[in-house]
Amino acid sequence: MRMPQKDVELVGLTKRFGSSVAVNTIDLQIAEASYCCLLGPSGCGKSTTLRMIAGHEEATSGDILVRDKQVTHLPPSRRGTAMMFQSYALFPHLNARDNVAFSLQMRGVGKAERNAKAQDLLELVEMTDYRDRRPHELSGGQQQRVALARALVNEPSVLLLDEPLSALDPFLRIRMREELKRIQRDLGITFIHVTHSQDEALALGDQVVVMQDGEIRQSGTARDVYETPQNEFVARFIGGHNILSSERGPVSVRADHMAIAPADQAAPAERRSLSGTVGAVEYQGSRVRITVAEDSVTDRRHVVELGDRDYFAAPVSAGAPVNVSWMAADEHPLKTAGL
Ligand SMILES: Nc1ncnc2c1ncn2[C@@H]1O[C@H](COP(=O)(O)OP(=O)(O)OP(=O)(O)O)[C@@H](O)[C@H]1O
Repeated sequence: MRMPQKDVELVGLTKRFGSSVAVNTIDLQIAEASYCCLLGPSGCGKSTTLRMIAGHEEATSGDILVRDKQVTHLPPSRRGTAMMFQSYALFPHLNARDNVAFSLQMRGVGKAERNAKAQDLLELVEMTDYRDRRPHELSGGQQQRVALARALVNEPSVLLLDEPLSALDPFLRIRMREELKRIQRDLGITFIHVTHSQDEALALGDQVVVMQDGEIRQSGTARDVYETPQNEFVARFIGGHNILSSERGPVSVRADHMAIAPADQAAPAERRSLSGTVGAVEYQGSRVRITVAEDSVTDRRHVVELGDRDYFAAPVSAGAPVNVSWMAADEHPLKTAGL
């Protein structure tokens, strides 16, 4: 049986800027032909990690391997990686096709061959009809498709994308998100996508890597990270979880695994519960999000998410005293060490 291959491996990778540590001794393996999302708040080191893989930033120490080849000190063009930038940086005086073909021309590839290649890639990103247009004649989303085709022209093993969807409006962002996933699957190469959006990472990532303060806090499938956050930071950052105290230490419980009832209705004995006061009720269409301030602890708020039908069957309103309850089996212990 063939062993699963790694497309990228980071070993003890570190980046210091003067005395500050942007990326601190991270180890990471990314499986072949996978979609990996680096997720974390601003300043956590995700862009620096991506730039080190690309070769646009020199690692202070540690190793970067692409398909088992040591690339840590190679120039960007010899790593088998390509980067798609946040600002699409297309050449304004070239049309879409020539933008895509540009680096082939620099490498001395003949006109017929480079045009054919550019044409194939424009087809992949569904931009053939726009091949003669220059960047200023294209929308932001279309420019981005051209930039994607251009990044793919040298057939990288790994495509690196730094916040590729952040400049798009919400509707286009979701469309382009689906396109990125389709293209990654069609090409069968690895995409590493930096984002600060939890939704984006969960929607796209075969592997989701959550970073904080230059370190990896958790890496796993989207479902693993969402269902079993390992520590308080991941549970809070990924969203949709409450942090509760238990005799075992801190635990997380998903907001949609909590129930709510008026304070005069005791919770069933098999459920754990706390009493509180409803702060806000937000109607979100298919779901309703209820914030509850815990009575016995100042400034501790919890969130209960109900399906709209469940909520409207027994609505509660702001200011109401309530019981919030959950099953012990839905508690996930959190590690606190190192945080
Ligand atoms: N060229 C630089 N010189 C000095 N410090 C830098 C440099 N580039 C990044 N840093 C610092 O390194 C840390 C990590 O930055 P990085 O850009 O990797 O974070 P990020 O998670 O990508 O954030 P964002 O989402 O805001 O882009 C930050 O504290 C940042 O200020």
